[in-house]
Amino acid sequence: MSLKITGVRITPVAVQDPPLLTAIGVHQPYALRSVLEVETDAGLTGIGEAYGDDPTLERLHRAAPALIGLDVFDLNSLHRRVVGALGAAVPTEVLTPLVGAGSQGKAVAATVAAFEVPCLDLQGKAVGRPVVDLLGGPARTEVPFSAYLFYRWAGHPVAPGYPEDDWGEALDPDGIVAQARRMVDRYGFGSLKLKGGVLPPDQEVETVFALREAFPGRPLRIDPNANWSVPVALRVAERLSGVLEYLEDPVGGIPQMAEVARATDLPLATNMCVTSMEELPPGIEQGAVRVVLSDHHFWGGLRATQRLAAVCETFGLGMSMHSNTHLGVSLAAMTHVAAAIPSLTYACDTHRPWQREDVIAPGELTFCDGALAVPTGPGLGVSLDHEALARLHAQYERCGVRRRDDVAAMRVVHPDWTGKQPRFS
Ligand SMILES: O=C([O-])C(=O)C[C@H](O)[C@@H](O)C(=O)[O-]
Ligand SMILES: [Mg+2]
Repeated sequence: MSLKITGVRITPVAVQDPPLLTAIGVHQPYALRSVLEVETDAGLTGIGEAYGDDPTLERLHRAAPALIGLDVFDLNSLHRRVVGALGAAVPTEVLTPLVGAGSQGKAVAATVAAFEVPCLDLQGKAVGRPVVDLLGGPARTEVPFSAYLFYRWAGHPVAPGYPEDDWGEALDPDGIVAQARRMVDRYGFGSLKLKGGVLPPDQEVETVFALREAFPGRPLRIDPNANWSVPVALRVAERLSGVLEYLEDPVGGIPQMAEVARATDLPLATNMCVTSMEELPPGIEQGAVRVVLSDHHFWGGLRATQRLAAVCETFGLGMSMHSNTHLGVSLAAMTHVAAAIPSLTYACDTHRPWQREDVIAPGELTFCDGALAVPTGPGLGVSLDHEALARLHAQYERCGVRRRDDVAAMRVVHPDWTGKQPRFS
């Protein structure tokens, strides 16, 4: 059966995003994604999802024409064609510094990933099997996710008239415990991750203690996104030793992470200092991390994520999964690859509970006891809601946001804000 690419549609969308506070600022009122539809001569269409900021769109549009005529089973050629189309002058800008530094390798990996997922969706649709089967079959039939807790404001000061959600403000331990309670009651999450680097570190430690008291026995994590100096990280690590399952990116850079790692028994995890194949050897040699947070969007796709898993297993590293704001197509892809990796034993991150809008059909991918059942339909096993896609594309056209910029969003409230890291030293 012929299954050659005849067309690629890339549709940027904007989804409402709450005012979640981060190490460098605050989320803008809209988060950007792009939805990929890859058409074939067999009449089948494969779907995928990527970031929707301008540099990502430029890379996707550069690569797309080179994919016409590609057999969707020929993923090695996909890689070659993307490398050729992007050329040496590829824009290397990353979505946000919160996912580490950009490089040419990462720009290529992210672009390959964006097109690999629709190709796998197409392969699955063609043979009538779910993507997880194309990746070697399920090591588990359900994938656990963690509650992703954020300090946050109730509403966006930047956008008058913007529809507030009903989560309210969370700026202290009680607020975060209440947020966690709601996440646990509604979705059944087992593990709890606090996005830190926002308040003075000792206040964040108090929040972790409050979570431990309110949810005894549940795995806890905190992620200050490299907003602490080494001395601050060491002090916090001492206070939280035995309390966390892992400490995520307390400081920035492989040497600094290694310095902290040498002085604590807490496992350090990262989605900032080891985010590409080039960064694995120095990260491993220097002992910077014990857990790598994979993310197929920037590690090069679902098969590259499996290669990462093999390296992690070889060197005795654990594996977890990172997420940025995403929609259901990405969530489906994450779920398939997480299910296919036996060593991915930590609950995966997801921002999904914060999203009120989506491009997949309502009711698809529902958390039950903190986990998602691996879709069993052909391909990714989720379908696009084309009306929602058109509505969210119109929102993209209207909203004017074209890049993620937490620093600029924070400046609306604090005009002198720089977002410079580390903020706590
Ligand atoms: O684990 C992480 O570092 C992230 O998920 C980074 C993200 O950018 C997250 O902090 C966010 O979206 O605000
Ligand atoms: Mg992180």
